[in-house]
Amino acid sequence: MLNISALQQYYGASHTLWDLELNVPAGACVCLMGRNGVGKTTLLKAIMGLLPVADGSIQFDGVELAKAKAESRAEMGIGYVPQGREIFPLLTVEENLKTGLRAANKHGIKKVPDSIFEIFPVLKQMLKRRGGDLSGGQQQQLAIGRALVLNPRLLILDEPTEGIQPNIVSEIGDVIIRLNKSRGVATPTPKPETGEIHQAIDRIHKELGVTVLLVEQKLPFARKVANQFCIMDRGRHVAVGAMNELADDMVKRYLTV
Ligand SMILES: Nc1ncnc2c1ncn2[C@@H]1O[C@H](COP(=O)(O)OP(=O)(O)OP(=O)(O)O)[C@@H](O)[C@H]1O
Repeated sequence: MLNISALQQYYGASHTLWDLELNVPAGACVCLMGRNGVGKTTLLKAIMGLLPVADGSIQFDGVELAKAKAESRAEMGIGYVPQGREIFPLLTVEENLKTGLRAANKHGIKKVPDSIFEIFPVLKQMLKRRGGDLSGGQQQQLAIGRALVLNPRLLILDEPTEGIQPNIVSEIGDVIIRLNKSRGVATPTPKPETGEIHQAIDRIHKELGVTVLLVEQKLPFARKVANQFCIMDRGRHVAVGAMNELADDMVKRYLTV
């Protein structure tokens, strides 16, 4: 489905992507892995046409994208959720979702598909709420929901749970649980928002049949949801394979901080 070969990218004089190869077969969920600063976001932006590439090929279903306009991706069925959930904070949830309809219109999609609300019920409950008033996790659900509006065949996600802090929630939760326990009161454990997002991505891949390319640093989730991995190091792909072949020595060498 997506085939990248010999890709070279520069930020000014700084050579960032070197001879990069990546294949995402239809139906797969591929996890792009690597330490901070190795070029994962740069690669996703290059795929989306948000950064110029110096050389190489990015083919989607055999069509060359490397020099095509950024808008062509949505029309071809590629959805993208950038790092940092770029939703419109002053627009309502409904209005945010409808911004995704512009590209979808060309495919005859006139209304937000119900499948989005099945995956993210909270968006239905909060249709009239302003995007900026949602929690971090809910904003991420909105960002993914908006990308799904155009019924993409390939969904690209850049660190979907980054900055959504289950730790803070659960740390506060832990204190409350311990306090309550000491008083003999049971407390329901707060549900981490990251878990909901991980679950939703798994459903999008498995139930909606969307091919997924994602950057994910959380190894347990990457192992669970993805069936293939591509590890990058200093702008190059250094290891690819089936997720069940991701060995501990690779994790130690390329992923452990
Ligand atoms: N706009 C830019 N101009 C110049 N250099 C940049 C720019 N954006 C990123 N870089 C550099 O390019 C390299 C790759 O960055 P990139 O953000 O793609 O890495 P990453 O693997 O996605 O890291 P992270 O996990 O921290 O997001 C880094 O050395 C970074 O400093």
